[in-house]
Amino acid sequence: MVKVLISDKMSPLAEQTFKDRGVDVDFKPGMNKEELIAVIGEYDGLAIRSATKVDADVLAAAKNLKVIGRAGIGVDNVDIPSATANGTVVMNTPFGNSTTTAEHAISMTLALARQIPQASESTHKGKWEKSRFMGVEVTNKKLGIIGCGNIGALAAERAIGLKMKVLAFDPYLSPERAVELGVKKVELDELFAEVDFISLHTPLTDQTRGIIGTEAFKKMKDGVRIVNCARGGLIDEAALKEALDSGKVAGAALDVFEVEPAKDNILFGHEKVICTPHLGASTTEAQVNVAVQVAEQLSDYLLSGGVTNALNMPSLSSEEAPKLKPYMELAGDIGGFAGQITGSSLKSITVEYEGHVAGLNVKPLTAVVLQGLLSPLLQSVNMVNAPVVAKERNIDVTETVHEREGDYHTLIKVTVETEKRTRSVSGTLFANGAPRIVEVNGVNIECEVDDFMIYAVNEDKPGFIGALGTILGHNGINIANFSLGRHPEGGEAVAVVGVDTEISDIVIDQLTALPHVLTAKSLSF
Ligand SMILES: NC(=O)c1ccc[n+]([C@@H]2O[C@H](COP(=O)([O-])OP(=O)(O)OC[C@H]3O[C@@H](n4cnc5c(N)ncnc54)[C@H](O)[C@@H]3O)[C@@H](O)[C@H]2O)c1
Ligand SMILES: O=C(O)[C@H](O)COP(=O)(O)O
Repeated sequence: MVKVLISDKMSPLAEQTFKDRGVDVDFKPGMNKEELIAVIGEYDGLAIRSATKVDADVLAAAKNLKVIGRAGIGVDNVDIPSATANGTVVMNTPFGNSTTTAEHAISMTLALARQIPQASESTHKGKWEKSRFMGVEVTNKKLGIIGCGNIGALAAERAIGLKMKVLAFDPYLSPERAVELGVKKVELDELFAEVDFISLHTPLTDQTRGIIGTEAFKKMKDGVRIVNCARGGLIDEAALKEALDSGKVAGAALDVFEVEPAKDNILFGHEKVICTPHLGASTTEAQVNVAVQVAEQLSDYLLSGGVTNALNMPSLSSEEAPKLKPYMELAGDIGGFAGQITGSSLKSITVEYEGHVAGLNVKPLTAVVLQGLLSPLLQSVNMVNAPVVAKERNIDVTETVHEREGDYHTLIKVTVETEKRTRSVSGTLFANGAPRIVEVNGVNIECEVDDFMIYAVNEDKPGFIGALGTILGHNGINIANFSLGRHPEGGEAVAVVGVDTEISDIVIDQLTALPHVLTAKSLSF
């Protein structure tokens, strides 16, 4: 039974959903790093929010961890490159809390405009400071949205509903989408110069870290108000304090902080700052959404191979997974075959799909081909990390889907280019779903994929087959399948032999020593 750990506070519906799907689940929120490292090796899946930090140390101990699911959006608490290298899929739930967070950003904007938290605190103290809390209207004010993705767009729509004029800076926002949303797409400097309120909605990346800092403040209007419900680190907090003290910034509403949990922060106690403790996603509705979604996504992956909302792997729906299953085996066999007959370093890999398979989601198949191809060369390659491993080694990977009908109702062909030569291996599925290799280096053959195989290339001269049979017989090796092909007559011939036991180097040496044999290799699957 697969086993999952929930290591952050989460709606009980997550635990229930895992149980309903037949997944063994432990709910242990609040563990420190050492405690997590001590237990993580037991688990196939990990469900988290933002508190658990899944860094390289945790992943090094996560020997069985196949998938991490973030019940929420931001995955900056997960070391994704290390997870990928570990072969662990990382998923999030990109839409489950976006409405809630957009509502929080709008609430913070209004609270900032009317100083509601400060006025509430003062009123609770019996001060009745009616003249102290003079606010501003948001109607007809300009709001600058930085990062107009899911949440930014939802916040923009709501702000437009409040009669604000919305400007958006997002290099990936298309002009058409901007028109559809009713926002003006601008460059960052124009946004800074024009707006009365700024609301941040980008992830924290190398490009966005400190996007609001000393230089940015210089470009803004006096009396600007700033809302951050995205990530701490987008704002340089020391620079913000200076800008608040100088009066350049009239107020800031912060849900997120450079260091969290934020128990101590230079902005705490500042009269122009209102704060919430990373509550953007904290509504009953959002927490139910993300908890159920993450549990479903993790269960799907662990139980049926369905991949939804993964950040380091192509998607594969639960409906597609069973259809792709026989092709996954075929792709792995073809990749493994090509990898084992290829001796020198790879320059490029082309994966072509033809016939029935061409109509399926081929991205995961290409990942499995790469896994099969790279496994003979590298340890710990799987379909999650294989594309990254190929990229790191400057291996060009091309995926081609052909609409044409070929000789087979379905065909996957892998062509591998090395420093020395180009090789190809093609395979198909028989009606019973069994993989068949049907071509090697341009030579048509037809062989099943056995656990142990011999691959031999020889000059097409009489006597080879008898000699090969004799050597195998003398070594007590039983032949299960035998497939031969040649191209052209008298040219290069290929023999692929399925055998019942593993082939030793001694046998391979004997085969290689036969007259006219160019190559003999032992393959295993
Ligand atoms: N406070 C909370 O509790 C809370 C809740 C949910 C999400 N978030 C955070 O909100 C952020 C946005 O979430 P989302 O779901 O809208 O993500 P999203 O991916 O849908 O949108 C992010 C947008 O930022 C844009 N972007 C990226 N780099 C940019 C740059 N350098 N300049 C301008 N724009 C840039 C992207 O093009 C994208 O459109 C995330 O960081 C997420 O973690 C916070
Ligand atoms: O990125 C997110 O989804 C939010 O920051 C929510 O974080 P939380 O799950 O810790 O509330």
